[in-house]
Amino acid sequence: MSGEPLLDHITAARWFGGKGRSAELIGLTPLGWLRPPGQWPAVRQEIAAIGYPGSTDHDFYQLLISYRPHDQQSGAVITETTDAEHGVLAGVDGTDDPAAHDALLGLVLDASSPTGSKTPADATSLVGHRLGGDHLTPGLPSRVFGGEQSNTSILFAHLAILKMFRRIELGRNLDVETHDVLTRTGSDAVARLIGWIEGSWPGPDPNVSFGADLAMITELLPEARDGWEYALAELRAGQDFTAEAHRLGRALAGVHDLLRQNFPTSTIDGGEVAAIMNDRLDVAARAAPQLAPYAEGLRRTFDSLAGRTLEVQRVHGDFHLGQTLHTPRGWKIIDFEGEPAKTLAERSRPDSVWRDLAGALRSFDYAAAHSPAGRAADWAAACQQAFLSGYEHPDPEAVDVLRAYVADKAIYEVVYEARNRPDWVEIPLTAVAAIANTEEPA
Ligand SMILES: Nc1ncnc2c1ncn2[C@@H]1O[C@H](COP(=O)(O)OP(=O)(O)O)[C@@H](O)[C@H]1O
Ligand SMILES: O=P(O)(O)O[C@H]1O[C@H](CO)[C@@H](O[C@H]2O[C@H](CO)[C@@H](O)[C@H](O)[C@H]2O)[C@H](O)[C@H]1O
Repeated sequence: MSGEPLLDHITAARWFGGKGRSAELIGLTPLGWLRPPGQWPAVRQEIAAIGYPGSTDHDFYQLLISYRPHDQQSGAVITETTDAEHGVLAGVDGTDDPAAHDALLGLVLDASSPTGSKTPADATSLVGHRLGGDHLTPGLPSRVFGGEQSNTSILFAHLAILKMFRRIELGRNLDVETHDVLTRTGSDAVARLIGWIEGSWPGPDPNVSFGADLAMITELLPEARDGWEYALAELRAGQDFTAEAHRLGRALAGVHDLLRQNFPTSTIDGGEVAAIMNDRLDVAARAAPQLAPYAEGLRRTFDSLAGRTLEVQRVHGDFHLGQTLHTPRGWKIIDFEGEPAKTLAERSRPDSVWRDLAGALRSFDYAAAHSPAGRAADWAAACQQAFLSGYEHPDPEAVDVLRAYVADKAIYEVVYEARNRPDWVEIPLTAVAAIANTEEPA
């Protein structure tokens, strides 16, 4: 079988990030079998390396494959393999297969301590890490969670959610690392981390192996409601949302406190931040030319940071209402991977908490613009005020800093919308125009 069905499977998937680019399969590395020989299906994760002709870029994507002998396989075969233990096998996407779900869960359940469970069999290894989940058992009913974009999540009964990362970044995954710290330090504003799976496999140089976090399991939050949907519903119903916005501000402040205490902190010169934001604007304006008329006013906003010193720390990085869940036990914050358009190095770097505050303010503005009910703008302004007052930033006077971060976020959003939801681009563009036109020339 040629590599084509597998490549088609990857490039057609919702989680494939290289849409619109011509892609080729440049490597496929199987990790270890997750079930003993003789148990069908045979299940394993495989790391596909995807290249783009004419470019040196490449990405790694994680696949979960369920194999059976050809005459016993059903469903769309996307790959095949021949193996001394199993013979010739045909493989289908395993993300719909409860046996494959159970095999992944087993990797974490078999880990007796956070330091790992499996010994490398050869040049590849899979290690399960476990922090909790004593109530989880093998064989729980499972199903794929629908309606998400970037990864694949699997629900285990009403107890746990396993997020299988699709585009794999080498090194520690920020979502795992942050949940690990917030769980160990007892944060009540995130879902508790139960465990995670780490893998390694040989790189092109046989002396250097690649390693990455491949999946994480957290408690499934009961009766969780998407924060964005909740806010929109309340706005449409004409309900005041300020008490919730205030509580969300407090929840974020608590998370920031723990992140400050448990990850490196530093300071950064405001002029340097301005230079970074101006550079991002240059790149953004090339991708979204509708930003050009506002460039001068935006630069004035950024340049007003010169002369300040900002404290930086680990933050969420892409905070908005869609990254929050409202539950009967308060607000929970999810998905600590940062802005998808940034590199891992950029997303790992300490940043100002104003980045997350700006994200929240933009999100209330989005809600109002998306649902232009009567007095929506007043609703958003009241929520923004309540959110900031719930957060209680020690320097509430730093309005110019906040404005710069809001502008930086809105510019990012213009590019995001131009690429993903062109019908929405006016929402952030209106905010960009308002900020650019507010600033008087120096
Ligand atoms: N602990 C949880 N409990 C309940 N639902 C969750 C939990 N974590 C995530 N979800 C749901 O899964 C969706 C996707 O989660 P997220 O971490 O944002 O994944 P992705 O990186 O694929 O966007 C969320 O929008 C939320 O609806
Ligand atoms: O949730 P993701 O990590 O995929 O975040 C990306 O998509 C978001 C849209 O779903 C985008 O957020 C923007 O739209 C939200 C409403 O849908 C709004 O609340 C946010 O304020 C706005 O930024 C996010 O920026 C992007 O990274």
